[in-house]
Amino acid sequence: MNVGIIGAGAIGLLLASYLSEDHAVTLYVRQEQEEERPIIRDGQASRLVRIRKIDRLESEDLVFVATKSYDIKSVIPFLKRLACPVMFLQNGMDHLKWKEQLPHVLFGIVEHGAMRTAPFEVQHTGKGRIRYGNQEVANLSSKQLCFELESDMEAVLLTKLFINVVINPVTAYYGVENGSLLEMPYREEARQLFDEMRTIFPHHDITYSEIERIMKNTSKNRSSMLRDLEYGRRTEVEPILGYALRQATTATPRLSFYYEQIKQREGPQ
Ligand SMILES: NC(=O)C1=CN([C@@H]2O[C@H](COP(=O)(O)OP(=O)(O)OC[C@H]3O[C@@H](n4cnc5c(N)ncnc54)[C@H](OP(=O)(O)O)[C@@H]3O)[C@@H](O)[C@H]2O)C=CC1
Ligand SMILES: CC(C)(CO)C(=O)C(=O)O
Repeated sequence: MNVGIIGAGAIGLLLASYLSEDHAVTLYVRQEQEEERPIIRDGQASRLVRIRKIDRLESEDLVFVATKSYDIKSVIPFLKRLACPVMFLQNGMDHLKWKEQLPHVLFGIVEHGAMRTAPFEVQHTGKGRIRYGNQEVANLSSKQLCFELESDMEAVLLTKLFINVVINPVTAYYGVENGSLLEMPYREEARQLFDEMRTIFPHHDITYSEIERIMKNTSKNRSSMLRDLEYGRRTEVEPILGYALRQATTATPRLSFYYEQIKQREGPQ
């Protein structure tokens, strides 16, 4: 297949490095750049990947959007020119709205952890799956990168929203690793956020122990929101907490508190 990936950040590089083993990959970046080069993943060079500036985006068999949620709007004009399927990979829920504007949209949830360590270099920090819907893409999975088709992708996205709403702001505000939320006093804070999420989405099928399992499995992780604050970057608080707050019809004081706090502390927009 011909695969396009927009964004040479952590997730874009991770996908490019694995997918280049079986597919012809083009990585679309912001800068003027035209070359063929490997991606360095955990110190090992991948097969060659084409690098192109985003304004040269053209139809591929599949295009992934691997920017942060708040940067999607900068790529929409280029995506509108395409006739091929486009898969969004962001955390949060704000990006669901883009499906109204594009003909052929899929959504994916990345369970891997990745960190860009230098231009075109990435560390694969946690292994998982990429769960996606709303339509099957044949021949995407390989031995090292597993894609799983989901029948109810909106439910999968909402479960990920619960996880990010409960874990990210508390870890970011207190500067602690995910595993700390299993202990007091953070456990109480996290639990309150979960309870407020339940009032907003009362019909969503999720238990607190599912979220505790993620806290255990990622206990040594510093959440993406915490890392964004530590590096003085903009966070994804808007598509995560902001989205949840916009759905609320009753008071959700803990969600509002964390939303305000993260907004005050995050880097420039
Ligand atoms: N990293 C992780 O472990 C995980 C991340 N995710 C989600 O995946 C998404 C991407 O995260 P991540 O890879 O960490 O983010 P990064 O910030 O590492 O990468 C985003 C990349 O998008 C690029 N970009 C932004 N706008 C454009 C544009 N107009 N054209 C081309 N490239 C553009 C940025 O370019 P530039 O470098 O020039 O700024 C940057 O390289 C987020 O929504 C995140 O929540 C989900 C699960 C795990
Ligand atoms: C699952 C979790 C909380 C892992 O750190 C995550 O998705 C994030 O940090 O954004």
